[in-house]
Amino acid sequence: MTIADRWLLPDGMEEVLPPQARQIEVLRRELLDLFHSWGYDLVFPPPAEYLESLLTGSGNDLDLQTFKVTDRNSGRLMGIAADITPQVARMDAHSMQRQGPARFCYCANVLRTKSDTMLGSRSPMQVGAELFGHAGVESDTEILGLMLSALATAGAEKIHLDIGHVGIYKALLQEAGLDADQEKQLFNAILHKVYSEVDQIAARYIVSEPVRSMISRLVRLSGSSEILAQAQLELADAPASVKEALDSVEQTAKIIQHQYPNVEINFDLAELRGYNYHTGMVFAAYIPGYAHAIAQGGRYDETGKVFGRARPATGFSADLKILAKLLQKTDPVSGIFVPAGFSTDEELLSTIRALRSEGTRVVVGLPEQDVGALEMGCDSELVRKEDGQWVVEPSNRIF
Ligand SMILES: N[C@@H](Cc1c[nH]c[nH+]1)C(=O)O
Repeated sequence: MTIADRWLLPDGMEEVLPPQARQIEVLRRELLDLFHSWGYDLVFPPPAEYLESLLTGSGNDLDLQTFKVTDRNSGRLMGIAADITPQVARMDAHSMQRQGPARFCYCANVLRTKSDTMLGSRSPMQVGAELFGHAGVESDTEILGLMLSALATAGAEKIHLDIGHVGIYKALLQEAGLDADQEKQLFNAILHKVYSEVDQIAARYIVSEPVRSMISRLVRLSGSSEILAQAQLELADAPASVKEALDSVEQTAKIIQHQYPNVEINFDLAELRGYNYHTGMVFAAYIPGYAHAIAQGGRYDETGKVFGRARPATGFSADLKILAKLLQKTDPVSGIFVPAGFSTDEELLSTIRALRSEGTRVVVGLPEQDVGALEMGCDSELVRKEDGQWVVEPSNRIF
């Protein structure tokens, strides 16, 4: 093994150095405080769990994304959390069992076997919020509003919001009469938005002409608000739940547009992204200059069922590291440097205490160190005057 090999980190498992680590931490505090102010209680999910509890109700995508290890204590297979949302659903259904609405937020490291994006991380720091116990426009708009406020807190100025509804596709699929394999082929073609392939698969396997043509139309229903009216017409023969879904998307979008007039909203009714647990409205936020969603979420009403309590649920998550990288302005770290050798000077010690208690960073030099204030990231230093007083002066000396 060469020295270079020893330093090599696995792809997508990155370390975070100063000053980025501090930026991430500052943003973490701001976001958790924001969630707290909206009534969301902080939870810490375990980093690993038995595989069954981690993956129940979540679908194949999450299974593939999960690192698996054998627990030497029990001999059972454990998974390292790849997504916090199902863990919080378990907490709500099993551990908390609150009556009425329950709101939780979190920030935790997750690991993924594969990154979602080409050069992306496999160790995101997932931050998010989940709202349980209510199904409808009010909870959808609350979560969307919280996501947009979180992005604004992180410094996003121009946000583009994509809204979809997986319930529409699911309702049409029920009418389509496909077997599991055909369903998978269709799902993949829609997920990757290869329209011609969707048409071919529909023509090959779906007997009912109206269902076939509605599926072909559905994948093309993306754009600004006028596509909702178009969808109402083109999907008029679909089950009643499709009309309800379209109505709820329209209402939610109206409220959000009213509350956040600067957000640009688009609709994509064939958006199936996610970990298969979503059941209703889904959404993703984008900012200019970055091709991937910076936050995403949606409704997942069935997840709690396997833990003994089906509860309506909606939520969103984001990768804190990406938010900090793309949005946070770099705040140069500054501080006050104190020369070495005065550790018994009472006057100095109380000055340092006072400065630190108001949040100022004070770095005390160590004997014989050959770098000075500027190299220690301090733009000023404490200087002892003849009368024994310590005063803060700009630092311009490099030792
Ligand atoms: N956990 C989902 C987003 C989400 C949160 N709650 C509901 N959905 C994701 O990372 O894509």
